[in-house]
Amino acid sequence: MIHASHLNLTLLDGQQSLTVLQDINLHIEKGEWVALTGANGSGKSSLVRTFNGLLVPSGGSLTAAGLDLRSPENRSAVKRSIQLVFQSPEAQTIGSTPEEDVAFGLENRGISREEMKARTLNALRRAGLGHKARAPVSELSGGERQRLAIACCLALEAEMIIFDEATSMLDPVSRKEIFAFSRELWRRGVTVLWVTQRMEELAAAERVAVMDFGRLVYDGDPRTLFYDSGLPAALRWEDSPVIGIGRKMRDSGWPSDRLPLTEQQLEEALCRYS
Ligand SMILES: Nc1ncnc2c1ncn2[C@@H]1O[C@H](COP(=O)(O)OP(=O)(O)OP(=O)(O)O)[C@@H](O)[C@H]1O
Repeated sequence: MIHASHLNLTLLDGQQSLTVLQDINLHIEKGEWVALTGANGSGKSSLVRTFNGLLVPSGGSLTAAGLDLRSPENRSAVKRSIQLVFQSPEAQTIGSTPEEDVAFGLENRGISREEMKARTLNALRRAGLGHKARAPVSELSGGERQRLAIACCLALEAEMIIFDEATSMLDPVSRKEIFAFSRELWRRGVTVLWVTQRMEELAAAERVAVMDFGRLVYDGDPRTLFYDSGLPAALRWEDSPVIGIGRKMRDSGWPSDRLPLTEQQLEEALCRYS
């Protein structure tokens, strides 16, 4: 789905050019669910924006959905099949109702009025917003607005959805709902790239990629990242109490493939032990 080799990105910051991405090698296959993390300013958003053609790489090669993103025509095509859901729910709505907003994305796509309407309502229903199709967007909650952004992706039949810290402005309940929805979409065949700083979301990922100062410094499973890579200490991540307890468990012989990453996993491990 995404194949980045020796990818570089340089942007202009006033008069100066700034190297934002350096020598990135990352391959995401169709059907994967991958988490991307890293400190503020490490280059996560810039990287995902290159993946859907919003930013143009300065060097290296990048293909997305089988298309070479060095060509401008390909970048427009990729913007349809690889969709981004951004952090701010307010920043991504155009229409005054959810129905209008989803339909707007389908305009100029050579789709008949009837099909547009059917696809819009179907996407809103799948995103749990069928009952709010004609409600004013201004009255939607943050979580509902993110669902609306996802409905837009579904209506466009996106092959891949990139969630760029899409739950960071939501309350815990909405955050869990949107996260669970991304997992459901993945089970139904959508490739997902989930940008996050949250431990419980990294723990749930099959694969985690870590950015630091524009470089990809880790690509692997979350347990190895937190227990064996030494990276969290090198990157000065705050140590989670669960990992601290997990290290003691390991020292006393706990199987390394069952070391806890989250409070829930720790609780389960302790219940089994007692
Ligand atoms: N349009 C731009 N022009 C110039 N510099 C930029 C631009 N966009 C991002 N940068 C710079 O590129 C670097 C990486 O920023 P980016 O937003 O990709 O990081 P991030 O990891 O997503 O950060 P955050 O978690 O805060 O969103 C930063 O130093 C940022 O200031």
